Amino acid sequence: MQELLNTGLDKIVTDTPILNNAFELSDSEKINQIEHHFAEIMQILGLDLSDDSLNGTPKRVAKMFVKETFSGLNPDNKPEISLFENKYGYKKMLIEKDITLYSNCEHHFVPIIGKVHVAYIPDKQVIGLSKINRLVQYYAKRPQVQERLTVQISEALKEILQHDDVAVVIEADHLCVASRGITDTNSKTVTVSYSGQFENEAVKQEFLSHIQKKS
Ligand SMILES: Nc1nc2c(ncn2[C@@H]2O[C@H](COP(=O)(O)OP(=O)(O)OP(=O)(O)O)[C@@H](O)[C@H]2O)c(=O)[nH]1
Ligand SMILES: [Zn+2]
Repeated sequence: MQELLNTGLDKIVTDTPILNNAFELSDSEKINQIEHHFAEIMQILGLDLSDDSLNGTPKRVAKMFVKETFSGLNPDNKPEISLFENKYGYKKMLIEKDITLYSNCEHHFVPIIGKVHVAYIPDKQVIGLSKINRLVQYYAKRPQVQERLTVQISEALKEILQHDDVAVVIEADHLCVASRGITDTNSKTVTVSYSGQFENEAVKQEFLSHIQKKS
């Protein structure tokens, strides 16, 4: 966070911008409304909704948006996190690497596909491993920019662990860059967040050497 706080920006915004009234609709109301509007988009594109292959698409897309692709917009879907006492006295870094990332770019609503590497140095508690993957998935299942996703994962872990010794690296392909627009299929986007002990060069390098190793 420190690098960001020193940028001179007046306000750091790490939360996804969500309207206050977003929670007035139930999931099924959202699905019904999106179905209606997506059918209109398809009709404007000239698609024949009476075709048996296209007929169910508006409902299918609406369900997918609400229950899958953008499920992380609903705070009810935030994962429960299991913490365990660090009885083992393990005080070295723990790295959960190559976490599968499927997100969507908030500018074009097309996929961001990549890997997330997360590390922390346990203090009094350790976190259930799968909960790190679940946390990544929760924030990924929103319209995103990679910078915000990186900060959100880091901030959430720091809050859960009650300390700052957390690192997050994301390497991803943005299909808005690869499949349209500039159509560059080679470039990757890498974002990093190093906090607490990970700001120390030796600790950072140890973490980087682990995530660079092919497993
Ligand atoms: N910083 C940032 N930019 C992103 C991310 N995902 C997509 N973008 C960029 O968002 C920008 C949107 O720019 P615009 O000029 O409004 O959109 P556009 O006309 O579709 O731009 P092109 O993609 O260049 O065709 C593009 O440069 C995208 O590459 C992200 O995670 N972070
Ligand atoms: Zn995009």
